[in-house]
Amino acid sequence: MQGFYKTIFELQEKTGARLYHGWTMFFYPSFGVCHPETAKVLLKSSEPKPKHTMGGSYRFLLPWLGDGLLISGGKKWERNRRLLTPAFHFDILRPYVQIYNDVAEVFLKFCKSRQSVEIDKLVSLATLDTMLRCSLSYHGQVQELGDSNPYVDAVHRLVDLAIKRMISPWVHPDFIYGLTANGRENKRLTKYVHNFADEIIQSRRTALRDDPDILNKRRKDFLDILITARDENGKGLTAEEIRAEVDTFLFEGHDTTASAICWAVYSLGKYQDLQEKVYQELMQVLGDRQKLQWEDMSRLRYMSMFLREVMRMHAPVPAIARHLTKPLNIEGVEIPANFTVDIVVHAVNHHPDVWPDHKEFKPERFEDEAKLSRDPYSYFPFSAGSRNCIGQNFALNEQKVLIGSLVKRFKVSLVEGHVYEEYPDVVMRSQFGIKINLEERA
Ligand code: HEM
Repeated sequence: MQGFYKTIFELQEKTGARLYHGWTMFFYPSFGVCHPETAKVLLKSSEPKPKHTMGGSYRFLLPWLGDGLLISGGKKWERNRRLLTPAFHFDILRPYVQIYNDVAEVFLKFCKSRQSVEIDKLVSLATLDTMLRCSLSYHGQVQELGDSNPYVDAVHRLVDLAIKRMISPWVHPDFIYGLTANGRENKRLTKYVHNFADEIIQSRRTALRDDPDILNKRRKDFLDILITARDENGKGLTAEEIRAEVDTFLFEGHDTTASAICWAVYSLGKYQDLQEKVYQELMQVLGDRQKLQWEDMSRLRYMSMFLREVMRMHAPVPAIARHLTKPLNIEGVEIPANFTVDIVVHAVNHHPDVWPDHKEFKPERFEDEAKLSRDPYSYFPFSAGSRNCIGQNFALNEQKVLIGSLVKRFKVSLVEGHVYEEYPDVVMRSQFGIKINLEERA
């Protein structure tokens, strides 16, 4: 995959390419867009995700995630998006800041001064812990036990198995995959995580039925909202739909945010002067307080710019895709129906037409004035249009609290001699891990 992005970057530099023709997994012909003008055509269209096509990678997530918001389409997606939108209202997100702080407190226990730490796994556990606490109010010592917690292990394995299958075209046909050891493991783990969620959902339904007033007495989590949501006909989500949404949040909300945080920590280490700016602003916003609060989120203006630039340099979701149900003309090229078109977020973020010095890390690109003069489709780490990320404010706040907690306590630096290399798959990972040195601040 690194080779794929390198080729596109070179093509963009040399020819200003906005659209290219390629092969998904070497087997399936595909097109890709890598410029705001071409990406916009697809992002504004209502073309669905390629969930049933042979090369469409979303298909491999279906057994686990079901027809949740990420994968579903048409009327079902429209209705469920409407039902789920209140789950991301500011009133619901506000108390989550306390949860992000609780998670960060546990995270910091694993960060020791004067030692080099490989943070990828720690951050991934922290973001999974956050998602489990916020969606199911599940407190299973996720960070302390790591993969010794069977549910955490199952979620991590399912992600690994889906990625392995995406890059192994010979196991794309379902009947072949079902015969392999990975296929059987996938089936067993999917059943396990479904049962796990079903039990929690069932017992919560009972609790809400027995005492509907319970929601006025405690903080609402995503599950409360999913169970109590009703459409205009008074109809709610089925048990299977609720499970699909919970699993979708866990999948879509944990590795993505972990990727953004890991590359943010790397950037703090690499650009010491900018780390100092992040720290100074943080201390000013905190004043005498130890922990960030909801009201602080919008005050951390420099940190917001810093995090946005991190997501431009290292797109947490490097590419997404759409399936054409009818022919589409992009830049004079008629792409036939039934083709998959990749929207290469990482390449748009580095297109020289929009970002002339794209290899340079400059948070000030996201200062209000600069932002306003740019095409809104030139930067969309959370996608854009109607299928944009429903969890983007959640993710940005979570990043701020975890990064803020780390920077408040430690000075971060990179480890000399360690190779920091992007490894793009479903999310932007690092090939050799993000290793950092930590030094307790006086
Ligand atoms: C830095 C963190 C995140 C990034 C970069 C990110 C990015 C994205 C992107 C690019 C999409 C579009 C996917 C596509 O078109 O195939 C998306 C969709 C989605 N994201 Fe996120 N995401 C993040 C965090 C989260 C979180 C924390 C949640 C849940 C709490 C979440 C839930 C979703 C859902 C449910 C969708 C599908 C929305 C729809 O189609 O209606 N994401 N995200």
